[in-house]
Amino acid sequence: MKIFYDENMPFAEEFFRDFGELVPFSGRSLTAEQVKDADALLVRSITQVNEALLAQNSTISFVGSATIGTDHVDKEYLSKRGIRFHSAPGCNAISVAEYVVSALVVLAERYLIDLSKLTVGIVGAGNTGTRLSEKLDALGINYKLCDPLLAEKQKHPDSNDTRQYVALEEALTCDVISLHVPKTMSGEHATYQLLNKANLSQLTDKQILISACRGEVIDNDALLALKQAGHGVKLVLDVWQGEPNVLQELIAYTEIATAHIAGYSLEGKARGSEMLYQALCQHINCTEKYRLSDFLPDPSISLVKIKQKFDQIVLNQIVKMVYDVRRDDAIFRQQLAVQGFDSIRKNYPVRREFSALSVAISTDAYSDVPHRLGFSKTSN
Ligand SMILES: NC(=O)c1ccc[n+]([C@@H]2O[C@H](COP(=O)([O-])OP(=O)(O)OC[C@H]3O[C@@H](n4cnc5c(N)ncnc54)[C@H](O)[C@@H]3O)[C@@H](O)[C@H]2O)c1
Ligand SMILES: O=C(O)[C@H](O)[C@H](O)COP(=O)(O)O
Repeated sequence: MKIFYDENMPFAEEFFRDFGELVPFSGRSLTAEQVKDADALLVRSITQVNEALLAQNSTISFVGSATIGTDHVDKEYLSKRGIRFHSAPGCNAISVAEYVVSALVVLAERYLIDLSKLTVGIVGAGNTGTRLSEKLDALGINYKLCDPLLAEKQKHPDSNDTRQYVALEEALTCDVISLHVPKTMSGEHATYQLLNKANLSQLTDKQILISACRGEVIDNDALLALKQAGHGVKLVLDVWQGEPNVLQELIAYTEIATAHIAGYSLEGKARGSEMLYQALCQHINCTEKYRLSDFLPDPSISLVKIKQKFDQIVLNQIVKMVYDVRRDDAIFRQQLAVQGFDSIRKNYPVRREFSALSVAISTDAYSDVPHRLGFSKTSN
């Protein structure tokens, strides 16, 4: 079997080595000519998978995307051709939730914010929004969920979803607004420019707007115009309209700006590879031999011991020990013009999830917050 895989899929060679011929490719420049004899194609979000790419290919039976978002894939076309498609739902949801926690910790320190006094509006309460809500629960931070599609499903008698949902207008009044919706262009709840001139202009400089979903969910031109006119909402932007071509003037108006790397923990990216491996094994009816844990390296720091009462200062320390989003912000600001958006992403330094760090807590200072937040327990 001939498998084409994106060169930015961690452990692809390890997972797929028993399947036959492996051909790595660069995601943005893949051509129809290159993949005309592929049996399986494994992509990430920067490869448009559609008729133009696959019309010349008569052998392909499987397409996988090692990502959560699938807006780059023409699923209708694949289905018409009888080509099986798998994505990796939830693979990097923890990573994105930890990006948001790191951003909150950084901004809390910068503006002397008591995190426990905040309310976060989570827009999109799927895998990522839910992981974030669990971390906020651990931290005792209030939140409101906005997800009209889940709210609708909840009305079904078989639904066991007991969460409460609010309208977008209410979510947009929260101290922090964190966007976790897919990019959708049509339908009653289309997310294309969900945040537009009208609702962006209602936000104030007391609020924080975090976007780590898809750039097109916010009208970037409208946002820039508002910022230039002195509107103050504090911005944390991981995703940009029209990537890889970023509206560079907007960067100066952000608190934190990064190159679409919220989901780029090693675990998050590699879980995408693992999920496609599992799907391909099922597709060709073979037994799985490998697991992600076979390949993950040890983290650079694996254990810390907390000896004082757990508070926001200690939270700040342990979160930043694993992931300090200011590093990615600095790389973005300094390197965008030098190496470009895709290259920053391709050369992303290893980042681990909170679970890679075991946190021991002395008995007299015991708190369950670090472990509920995702840090591992230790028997020490
Ligand atoms: N920045 C990154 O690195 C990164 C990483 C992972 C995912 N993403 C993006 O984040 C998106 C969300 O990820 P997920 O894992 O939560 O996906 P998901 O499919 O599990 O959840 C998305 C949720 O959004 C809801 N939704 C859809 N339209 C909505 C609307 N108009 N208003 C409110 N809610 C709406 C859906 O009902 C669903 O529950 C992905 O589609 C992807 O585009 C970005
Ligand atoms: O949808 C996703 O899973 C994320 O946006 C993911 O981080 C995209 O990464 P890429 O495929 O562009 O490397």
